[in-house]
Amino acid sequence: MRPSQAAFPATRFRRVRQSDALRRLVRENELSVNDLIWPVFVRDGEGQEEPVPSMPGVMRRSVDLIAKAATEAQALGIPAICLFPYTDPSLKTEDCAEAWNPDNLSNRAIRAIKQAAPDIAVMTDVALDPYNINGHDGFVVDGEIVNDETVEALVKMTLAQADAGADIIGPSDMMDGRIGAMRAALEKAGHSRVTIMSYAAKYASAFYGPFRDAVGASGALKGDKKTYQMDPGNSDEALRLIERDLTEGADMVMIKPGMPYLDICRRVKDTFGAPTYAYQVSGEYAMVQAAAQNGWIDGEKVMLESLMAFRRAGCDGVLTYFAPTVARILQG
Ligand SMILES: NCC(=O)CCC(=O)O
Repeated sequence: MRPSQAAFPATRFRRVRQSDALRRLVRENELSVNDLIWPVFVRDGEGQEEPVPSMPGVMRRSVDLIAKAATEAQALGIPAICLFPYTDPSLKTEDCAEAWNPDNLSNRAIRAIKQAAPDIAVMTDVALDPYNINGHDGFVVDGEIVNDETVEALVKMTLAQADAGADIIGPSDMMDGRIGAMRAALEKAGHSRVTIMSYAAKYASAFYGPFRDAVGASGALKGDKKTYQMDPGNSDEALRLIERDLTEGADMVMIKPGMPYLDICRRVKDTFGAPTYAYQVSGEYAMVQAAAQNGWIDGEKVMLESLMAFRRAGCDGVLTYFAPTVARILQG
């Protein structure tokens, strides 16, 4: 597109900005409740709700209260909720067997949500880090994060989640070949309706810090995730990964983190036109909340502006811890 316009004063850009009515009329992008996916943290127990200190306003909730939160999210019109477990350290092992336990925290939460709020889509996380004694997304053998053995475990985890009723499988592990393996296993097991939102372009980012506190993984992680997550300097590689995951059977693709990687979102949407999502991660959320708490920014306005940026960059939706707050504002 090459916009053309007459010279000043025939063209005055301020004409269409002069009133709220005209501004609304020429607005190119809208933020709607339909664009929101709400990531939530699950803990054990009953009637338990505890704040995550590095993410003001975010809670870890027991399964019963997650089901209640999902019911509220459904009433607000939020289309999807995404589960992350805070796993008891005693359940973290080298073989990560808790990851595919049909009765693990996540799988119990899926079932509870499907019963309490059947119309909200339930998204899961597929990676071994919540269950791994060394905090990595894959098995560690002699200091190396091994790929193919990890993919086999991720497939077992995926099937357990699908059996529990998950609507959207969210592989966040960044192993090679996992989307094809998961898709084939889902088809074979009769789960052909289960969708996959691939964390296709996930960067090795410092913006995940508060999340690791929230799921209790900060202390566990030995080393870093640079051998499987992407180098922040790369952009073409993101397109290759997205294409790979789409051709292996991903229904939707995700870029993560969000705001520092809006250029990637735009390239991905323009290149593939596939359903594209960004994850506004914990560090992005924490920065907004911290500055707002200090009175340095207007938190609500910055939140809405940051979410509009994802729409402008071509995203069809965004995973955001702000989801219920935004939904309430959008509902007016
Ligand atoms: N798989 C989820 C993450 O790795 C982190 C998300 C966040 O920082 O919010």
